Amino acid sequence: MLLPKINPTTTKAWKKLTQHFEETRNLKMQDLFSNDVSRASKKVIDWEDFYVDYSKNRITHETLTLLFELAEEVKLKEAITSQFEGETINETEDRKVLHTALRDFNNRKPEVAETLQKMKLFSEEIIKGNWKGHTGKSIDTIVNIGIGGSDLGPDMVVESLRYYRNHLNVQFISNVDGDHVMETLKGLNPETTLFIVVSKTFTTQETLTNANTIRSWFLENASEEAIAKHFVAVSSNLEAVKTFGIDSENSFPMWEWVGGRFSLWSAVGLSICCAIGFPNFEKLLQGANEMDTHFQDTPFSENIPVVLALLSIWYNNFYGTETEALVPYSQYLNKLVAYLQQGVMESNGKSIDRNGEPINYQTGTIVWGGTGTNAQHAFFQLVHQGTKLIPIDFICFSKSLHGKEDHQNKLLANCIAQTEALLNGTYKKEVETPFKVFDGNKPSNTIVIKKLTPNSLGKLLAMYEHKLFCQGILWNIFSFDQWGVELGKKLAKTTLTAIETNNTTMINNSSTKGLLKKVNS
Ligand SMILES: O=P(O)(O)OC[C@H]1O[C@](O)(CO)[C@@H](O)[C@@H]1O
Repeated sequence: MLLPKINPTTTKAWKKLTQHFEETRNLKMQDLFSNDVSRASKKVIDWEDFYVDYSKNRITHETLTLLFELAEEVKLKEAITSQFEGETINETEDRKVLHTALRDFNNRKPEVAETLQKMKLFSEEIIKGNWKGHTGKSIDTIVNIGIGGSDLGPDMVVESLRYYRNHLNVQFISNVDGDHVMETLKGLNPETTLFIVVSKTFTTQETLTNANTIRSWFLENASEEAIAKHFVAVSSNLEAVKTFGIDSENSFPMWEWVGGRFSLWSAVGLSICCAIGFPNFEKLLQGANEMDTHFQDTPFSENIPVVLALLSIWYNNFYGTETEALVPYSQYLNKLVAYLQQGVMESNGKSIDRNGEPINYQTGTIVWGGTGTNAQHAFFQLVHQGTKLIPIDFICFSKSLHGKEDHQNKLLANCIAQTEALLNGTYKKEVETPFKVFDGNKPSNTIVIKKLTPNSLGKLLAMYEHKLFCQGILWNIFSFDQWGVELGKKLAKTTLTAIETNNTTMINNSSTKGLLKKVNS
């Protein structure tokens, strides 16, 4: 079945939610807690090593009931089935959406199994030092060249699982900014470095420019034949890879049915395999697969991604919040926000619905944030006392990896204290000056995970993938295309010609002309 095309605002549940919002908008969470001593235990999902406390939200039992009714009415369950069964739900690109198949251990597609085996062998050879560079030395440095989904996912996972890393130095080059490339190359030894060029299309300007620059830098001291020992590629465009000079032996496939921002589970994760070893990469896939099963099989009331998505709809579409913050209390997760910004905002930043009609309600939330406790000393002032309502996801781990108990206790104390401060504020307390008043009543979810492992990271990432999928279904938009990035790419080509030829006659806009004059002067 293709995706249902139901405008959520025309449903019965939406109308009831609108009325319910009017009736409950002035309720204080502080009172909801005082009036129900068991609130905290009722609004929790305790699943495997995840504990999701969503009690600190501006919701009553009825709010949840109506949100679940909304999910039923827009046929969320059927949509989930369509995705996992490989229906062509990315209609505007005529593609299936099957990143979940990359981590499905029970029904592994032959091409996935074959690619995983190739990734395993390749990464083992590199890690053991058996893969030699052109002068006979082992590889000690891996550089991933890619951008967007071909960079953010692997970079974030390699950083998040730094604790599990081996001796290899793994780096990432993404920006077309030549200073970025030259700074990175400065510290590299071409004899012991291997470059992984990752691009699904193999037409992306940034990636190809960087790959060509690096190729020329490499050839300053090596012959063409040496390329085979220092460059491999991951792409669905194997012809273009060949033209670049990388032969099929050194190419890893990608498939049309995996979107760039959901691709770290594919051969795009090759740098992850090198950094943490293939067995750990498999554990990452396993964790994601466990979340996939939870998402598919669990009733909505206990379903973590579904509940998180519905809460987000409640704030976005009824309270009119524009953003959601994400605050992981783990320095390892310092790249998570940037990664999820692509996932969430490239997917759900849409204003045309699945019927092709303009939308007259809010869609995609703006995702931002930073790691705790640092964020407390940066943007938390605004969250506590500013005029905007900002729902937050707090993420923390019960156990630290290095076992520094004193630090861990302080880290967790800060995380949990923040959720309480946001909830309670100084409600019903005597405060001597208005400047020290905290209204509280600020919503948050707290996601407590036992320990940061490849498995739990896999679950966490899949949780957010499924959350954004549900949001897209509820908003009646197509989450798996990204036409909104094309216009800028096209215009950049004309603008580049104007810069290279120092000729602005083909430029129509007067501001653009002025800017070009300035940069070319
Ligand atoms: O892997 P490619 O084809 O180089 O694309 C990189 C990124 O560019 C985008 O298409 C957006 O410009 C992303 O969706 C994608 O992850």
